[in-house]
Amino acid sequence: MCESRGAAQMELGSSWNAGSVAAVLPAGGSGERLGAARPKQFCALQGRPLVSHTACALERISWISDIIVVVSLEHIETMKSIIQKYGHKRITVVEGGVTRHRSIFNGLKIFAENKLQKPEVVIIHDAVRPFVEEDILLKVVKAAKDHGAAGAIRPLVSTVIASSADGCLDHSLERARYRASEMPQAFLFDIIYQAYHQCNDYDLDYGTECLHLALKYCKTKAKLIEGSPDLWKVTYKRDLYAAESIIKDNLSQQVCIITDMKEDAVQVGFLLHETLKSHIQQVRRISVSLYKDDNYMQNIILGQCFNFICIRVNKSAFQETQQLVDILENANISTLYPVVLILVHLNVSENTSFSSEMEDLTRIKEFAREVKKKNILVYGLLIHYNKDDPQLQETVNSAATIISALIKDRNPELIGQLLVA
Ligand SMILES: Nc1ccn([C@@H]2O[C@H](COP(=O)(O)OP(=O)(O)OP(=O)(O)O)[C@@H](O)[C@H]2O)c(=O)n1
Ligand SMILES: O=C(CO)[C@H](O)[C@H](O)COP(=O)(O)O
Repeated sequence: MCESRGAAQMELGSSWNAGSVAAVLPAGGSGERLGAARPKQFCALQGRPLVSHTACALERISWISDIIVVVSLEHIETMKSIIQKYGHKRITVVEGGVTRHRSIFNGLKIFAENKLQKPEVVIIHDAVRPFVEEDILLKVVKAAKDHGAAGAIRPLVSTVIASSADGCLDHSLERARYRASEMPQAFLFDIIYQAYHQCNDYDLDYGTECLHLALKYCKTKAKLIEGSPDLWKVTYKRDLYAAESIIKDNLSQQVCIITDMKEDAVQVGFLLHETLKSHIQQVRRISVSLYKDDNYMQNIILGQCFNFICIRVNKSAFQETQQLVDILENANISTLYPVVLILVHLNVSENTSFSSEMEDLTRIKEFAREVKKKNILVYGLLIHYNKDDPQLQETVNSAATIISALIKDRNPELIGQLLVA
């Protein structure tokens, strides 16, 4: 389900075989600081558990062979059902421990005990850091190959201070000399496994830094690599809101305008395309007579577009819209994220009665309610169209603003509404 993107095997060198890199995602915590009813890794972002977003980020990288997700005993079944529902591949679920280090150690044991092929390099990445990209993973893996261990770092946001027993300042660290240790980290498997194998209960119960274990027990000095700001860890409730808006922002970067072949629809499609370009990064436009079996449609869906605007003159074009919904459903794209579908009706007649618009509103509401079950959010937009109207561009501007707001908000409460540009 999570598409495999361009592999970076070339950069890793020709000796790099499948099975050389695996990943362990610790997801066995309780999320106390976030304080939700369930551990934060199972909280939904755009309808899908956080752990699934992180798993996808690793899974779409073809040079990572196995992905171990470590969860507490009581969440093993939940994790298995997430794997099934979202079609995850290459994931093995392992039972966690009472601390993060113990969970990671359990994940590594799967390889040491030959239950899965032992990798040369293992990535460790918190399941609650969903925005990890291929470039940083590649950098830590390559550095781990050369240095034995590597990890992403970020500049400190606040100064670190130590307090004395009376609660007063003891000393403060010079901020510019220190860094925040983030994830991902990568290790030669034998080094990190040996480190975990040798470390004591105190390390396992109170330690928070895997790189430190490699240094302490294997004398391996990790290479530190500057990471992007997106590597932060979801820790508090506000982080869930932030993560949700980053996901929405990413989803709203691409839109596809589909028109039928009628002149008015094509013309409005062209104007909207030009106007939307200043709101949305990538706007594509296609004109098709019938949706089904259309190559364009398939290409766009494979391009991971999650927003569609259908412009039609004929109000009763529900059958065609249904065809589009079927294509989206068959391509499984709404399994991963909600898809926004905006049905634009061009009102070309001056004499449309209020009652006929009300009739339309009722139909669109029923339709929207039905397809919401497939994770497709349908909205209606009415444009009064007259190609000679001097106000036409203004109307198109207003339509573009509404469309852009609907796409960016992805508000499920507004489905089925018929807005007027
Ligand atoms: N016994 C544990 C504790 C933590 N983790 C995982 O380690 C990552 C980073 O830990 P943290 O953010 O501290 O998560 P929690 O321990 O769940 O959070 P909190 O400390 O607020 O309870 C998370 O993916 C978490 O699920 C784990 O696998 N096993
Ligand atoms: O900080 C870290 C660097 O190794 C770890 O990534 C980890 O996220 C720490 O988790 P915790 O919040 O449990 O200390």
